[in-house]
Amino acid sequence: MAEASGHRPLFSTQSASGRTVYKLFAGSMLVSICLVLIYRVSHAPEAGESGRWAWFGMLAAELWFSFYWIITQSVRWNPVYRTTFKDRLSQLEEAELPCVDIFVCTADPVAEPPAMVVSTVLSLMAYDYPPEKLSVYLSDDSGSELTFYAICEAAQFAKRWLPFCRRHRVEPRSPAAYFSGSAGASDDKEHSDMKVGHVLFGFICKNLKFLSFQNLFREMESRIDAVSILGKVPKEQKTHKGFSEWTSEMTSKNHQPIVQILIDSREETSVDIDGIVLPTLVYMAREKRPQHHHNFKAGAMNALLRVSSVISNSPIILNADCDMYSNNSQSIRDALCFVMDEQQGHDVAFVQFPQCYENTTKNDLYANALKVLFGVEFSGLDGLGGPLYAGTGCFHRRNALCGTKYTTEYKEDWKRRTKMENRETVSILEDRAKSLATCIYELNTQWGKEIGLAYGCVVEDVITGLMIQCRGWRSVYFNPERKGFLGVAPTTLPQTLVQHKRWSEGDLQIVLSKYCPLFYGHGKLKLGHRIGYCIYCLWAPNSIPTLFYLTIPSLFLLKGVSLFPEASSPWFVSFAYVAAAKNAYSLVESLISGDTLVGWWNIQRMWMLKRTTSYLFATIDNMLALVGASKAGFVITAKVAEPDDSAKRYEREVMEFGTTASAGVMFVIIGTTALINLACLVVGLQRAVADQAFGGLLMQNVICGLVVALNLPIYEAMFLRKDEGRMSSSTVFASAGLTVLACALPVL
Ligand SMILES: O=c1ccn([C@@H]2O[C@H](COP(=O)(O)OP(=O)(O)O[C@H]3O[C@H](CO)[C@@H](O)[C@H](O)[C@H]3O)[C@@H](O)[C@H]2O)c(=O)[nH]1
Ligand SMILES: [Mn+2]
Repeated sequence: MAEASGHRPLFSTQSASGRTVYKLFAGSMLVSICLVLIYRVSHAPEAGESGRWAWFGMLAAELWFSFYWIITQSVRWNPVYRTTFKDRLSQLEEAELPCVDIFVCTADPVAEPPAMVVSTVLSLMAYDYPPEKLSVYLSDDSGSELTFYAICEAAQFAKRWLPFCRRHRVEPRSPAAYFSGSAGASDDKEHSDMKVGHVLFGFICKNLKFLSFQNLFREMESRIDAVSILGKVPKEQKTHKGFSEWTSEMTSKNHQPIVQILIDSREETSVDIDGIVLPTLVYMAREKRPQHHHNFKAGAMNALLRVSSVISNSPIILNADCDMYSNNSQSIRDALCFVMDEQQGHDVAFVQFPQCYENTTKNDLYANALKVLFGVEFSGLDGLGGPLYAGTGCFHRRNALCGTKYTTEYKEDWKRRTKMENRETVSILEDRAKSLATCIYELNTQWGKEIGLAYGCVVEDVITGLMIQCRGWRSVYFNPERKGFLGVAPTTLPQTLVQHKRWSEGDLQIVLSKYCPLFYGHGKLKLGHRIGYCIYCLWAPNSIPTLFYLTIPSLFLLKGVSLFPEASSPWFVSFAYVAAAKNAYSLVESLISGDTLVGWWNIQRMWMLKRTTSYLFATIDNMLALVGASKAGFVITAKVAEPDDSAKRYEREVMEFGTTASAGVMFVIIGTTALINLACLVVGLQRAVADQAFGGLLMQNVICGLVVALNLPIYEAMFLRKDEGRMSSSTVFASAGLTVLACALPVL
């Protein structure tokens, strides 16, 4: 229809197939869930009978799980998938394409090695997009001269890297990723139609070029690493005037604002070795003072928004974390297809790409890949009004991010900002930008409230996305075959647990604040959309019913008290159906999304571990925060594998517990639940064999058995392993002590 009217859409939307079958399945689940609840209510033990309080506890847990299952249906009702038509975009004059600003955040040169940051920055500078329209901004929250040194190196290397990428159509355009292993595989199809001899000649030439280029890159990398190891930049390497900003008194938490324009694409000398203009490149370290709270990444992003507004002020902003490089040189064009579509693009505030990781293991040991979340759930949210803003791999409309409300009259004037129009000198621009990156600039303003990213929440991304959508905008989820961005996932158990604590804590914080999606979004977002948000916002409270379900049925098995219907009772069928169908469906969904069978099993284990530790602590911290006794902080995830053999164990998919103090209590909980179930299973099975009867306690035996099976790597880490990554003996003792206590509790 649109095409008939002369409008050629830049993207299309398809609904998922098989929804009727799914809805029938969900209906059958709902009926069984109701039967389970009816059974619980109608068969409760009488006052004075054993197991009465546990029975009501089970009822409460099952009510919660039922409620939670229902909210997860919102995103499964009508997922949509998007396709872009970039060729139609290219039919526009190149001159008509808008400028794009790219924001990269880094915060710690130890957890986030400058060499990694440099490869990310280079991958973003090398987008297949007119370079004079690109400006890359690096925010360095550590204010470290090591990072500044690295970015100076990047500015030099870009002069060769960008032409190399163009000539050989390199993918991915992160040099580190390109030169590691799979490199060279996907580039350079230009020789394909030449004669064999030519091909061979071309091949040899290309590989020589490849090798010499690789050396060039490795040399740069080792210079950066050497400086990082040294911890300071040697005098003779401080060739850039910007180094004068660093004095001996400066620390990462106490310094003046620094803005350095390393490449100014307006200047004639800012060209690569082919004479083609380079993208603008800016380093920023906003002012930090101990007496001013810096608001973590949200603060950095807001400073970037202001600093960039005086330099390039592009209407489109790409936000990437320093640990996520661009894996697809076409992503800018993809994103523009959504916002520039003449009929459906006006109200699109942001285009979110999935977070994918290059370092997850084959069976995704720590369940970091979140393939179902990005393969199914985000598409479901897209069908409801748009995915969450996930912090990285996201293209924003500047106006929407800066607080503009969407109205039907809103229309972006793309022609207005198609080139950098600024005529000021670099030093004037830098001075002006610095004055916008001070601590006091935001005092008594709407920054962090209505303008820019929101403050006060450790998942600044989710809450900001919600606020944008509540201002009338929509978002779009785009998940192309060739992933737009690839990042670094945590590689040890404590890191994963700490990351998920931050996420679930922040998400729960949103529900408990005035921004609770259900109420705050009322009248602005569809009901399904608001419920969809709650899936993540209510991750944390799952902890308590899960802990209950993991321990109480097993402990009652130990005492020989049944909490489920007899195997011969018709009620048993509804319990069995809910459990089996839920897991079978989750397995299918996981496999379709690209997980392996073992991967699915690992995901189940990680759900269990996250729920009993990260989510529990997130819940407790939120409760403490409500009474004013705690404040959430942002613990940065380390992007470097710990030394020794930890990396090797990760490759072999052996879980890493190690001696991290921060996760000590978490491990005691993990150890205790594992041991309780082991003890209860042994006794339960013994009794069943002795009595020659499974019926009454079958369900409890099965639950206990499955928990033990999920925990096999935990027992190994407690008792069998000798390596550094095993559970420490103090944790094992503490868990064993608590297990004995739990099993001996007289109240049961
Ligand atoms: O004070 C800070 C803390 C962090 N960061 C940056 O924030 C990004 C994300 O930090 P990371 O430790 O990698 O956390 P992740 O859990 O991997 O990040 C996810 O979750 C965060 C919210 O918890 C979002 O901000 C991120 O965009 C999202 O990728 C990194 O680039 C950091 O450099 C800052 O700039 N300043
Ligand atoms: Mn990260």
